[in-house]
Amino acid sequence: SSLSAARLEGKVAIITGANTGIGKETARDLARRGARVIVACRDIAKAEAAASEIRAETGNQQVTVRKLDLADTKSIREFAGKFLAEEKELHILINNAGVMLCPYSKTADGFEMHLGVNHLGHFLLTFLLLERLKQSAPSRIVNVSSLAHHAGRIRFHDLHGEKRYNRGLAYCHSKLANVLFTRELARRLQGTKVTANALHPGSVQSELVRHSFLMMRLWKIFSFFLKTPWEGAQTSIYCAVAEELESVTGQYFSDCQPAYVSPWGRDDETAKKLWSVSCELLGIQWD
Ligand SMILES: NC(=O)c1ccc[n+]([C@@H]2O[C@H](COP(=O)([O-])OP(=O)(O)OC[C@H]3O[C@@H](n4cnc5c(N)ncnc54)[C@H](O)[C@@H]3O)[C@@H](O)[C@H]2O)c1
Repeated sequence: SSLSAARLEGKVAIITGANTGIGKETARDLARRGARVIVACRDIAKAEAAASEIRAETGNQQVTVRKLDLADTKSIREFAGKFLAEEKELHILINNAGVMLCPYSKTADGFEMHLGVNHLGHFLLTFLLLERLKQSAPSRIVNVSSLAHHAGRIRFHDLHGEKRYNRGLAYCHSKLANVLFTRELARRLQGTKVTANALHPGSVQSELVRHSFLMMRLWKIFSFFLKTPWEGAQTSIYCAVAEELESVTGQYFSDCQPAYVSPWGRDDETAKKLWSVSCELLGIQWD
């Protein structure tokens, strides 16, 4: 297929949370295709180990690690500032990092952890890098969401779960936010050569469920039925690389095919409101 042949020499890609799981396999694939890959991670030591493994295996020396903690807007700004100073171009941004089932906690800026890392952190990162994506167009933004978005709602009256908190639902809400962000972003990028798509990677063996003893057990027992991280990375790779998606935007994929989005994920009014509320929370003006 066109995907297996596609090469990325001269292309620059950022992948968040690429030291483990789906992100690491995505980084490995893009490196194999010749891209310059920035592994954007919280844990530098783990990320260096992953990057050196990928460099050794693919022979691509252009795989570098940069510190990024999505639970801290200061770290996000520092990451973006350094990147923009060092790199002239950015062709692929894969917003992959994520947390799930966290006990109630807040980011450095006081955002509920799932919303803060999975949505607001990536929202700010994308905002800071968008000019460079436009200058390097054609370019792509890929947001790793989840089937779990179907159970999500945007609870504007209690965004940070202060009145009611359920860690499973908090994850679902943040993944719905990924879908709505993608939708509104794609709408705003109409007429540019920057696309934005979201996806569900499948149910994948990984440590995403690390905060729940029960889920860790279930994931182990049913691991035979789960995708391997490599299989789980295929839809991210498809969205980032496939030639036939060059001008496809605002879509949601699963198993490398368009997939069903929940009614809440197709609501333009909610998407717009989430956009302005996110800007307010982050203290940015993005219009
Ligand atoms: N595994 C699944 O079954 C599944 C299903 C649907 C969606 N997803 C999504 O796929 C994506 C990748 O998950 P995975 O399964 O590879 O899990 P994983 O836990 O292996 O990877 C998540 C990555 O995000 C990073 N991360 C977490 N908090 C961060 C922070 N504050 N700053 C920077 N990085 C941070 C982690 O360090 C890790 O590298 C997530 O967005 C997840 O929601 C996974």
